[in-house]
Amino acid sequence: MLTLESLSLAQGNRLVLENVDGHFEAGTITALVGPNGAGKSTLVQGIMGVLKPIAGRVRCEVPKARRAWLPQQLALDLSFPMSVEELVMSGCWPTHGSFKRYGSAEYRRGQQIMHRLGLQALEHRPLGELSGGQRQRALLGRTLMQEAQLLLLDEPFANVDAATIDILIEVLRDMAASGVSIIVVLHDQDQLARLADRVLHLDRGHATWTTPNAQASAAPAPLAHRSRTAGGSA
Ligand SMILES: Nc1ncnc2c1ncn2[C@@H]1O[C@H](COP(=O)(O)OP(=O)(O)OP(=O)(O)O)[C@@H](O)[C@H]1O
Repeated sequence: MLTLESLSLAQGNRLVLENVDGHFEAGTITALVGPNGAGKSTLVQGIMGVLKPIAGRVRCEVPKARRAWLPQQLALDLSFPMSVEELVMSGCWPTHGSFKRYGSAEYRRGQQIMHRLGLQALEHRPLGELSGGQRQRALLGRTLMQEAQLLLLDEPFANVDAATIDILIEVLRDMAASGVSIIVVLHDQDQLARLADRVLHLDRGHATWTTPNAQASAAPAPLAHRSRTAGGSA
């Protein structure tokens, strides 16, 4: 579904990742881990094609309309005047176009998705008035509407309450079970153990493939201390 071939990525003139190889199968959840500044967001940008490789390449079989990306919350500007329902329905845009009216089957699917994510009571609420966790649920709702086959999430559980994390993990596991390939940047060992099938560990420019169990025995504490300041990297 997605292959990285000797991929090297830079930010400005700083080499961030060198010679990364990997294969991401349909139906698997891969956690991207590593200390602050290791290049997790940089790799996500490289996979999504917003950052061009300085060497190697990203080969992706998933059409652009079926790739979805949830950037870090800090990188999101949700002041755009849009309701929860409008955001969820906008998941149709890549295949349907943004100007055509939605059909009744699409509206029904949107309603089912909002119900699944516990968003029904919030459907007319503007995005700017949502809490962090409500916003993450709405954004995940849009990717469900899009029927994404490849989903990248950058720290989706930051500032999200435990009940919402449970819902998000359940929905992500169901998406993987239906064949979606998911890549998720994580810092928390417990979330990693609950969610990931495989782990790509980034450190000092290099990438190592490992398993959630190996991570747990190597690092029982949180994987990295959160020390981000506003205006983060994604
Ligand atoms: N737009 C940018 N311009 C210049 N350097 C950047 C830019 N974005 C990131 N960097 C640098 O690239 C390196 C990798 O950053 P990146 O954000 O990918 O790390 P990360 O692993 O996602 O970190 P964190 O855990 O803090 O989110 C860091 O040294 C960072 O300072």
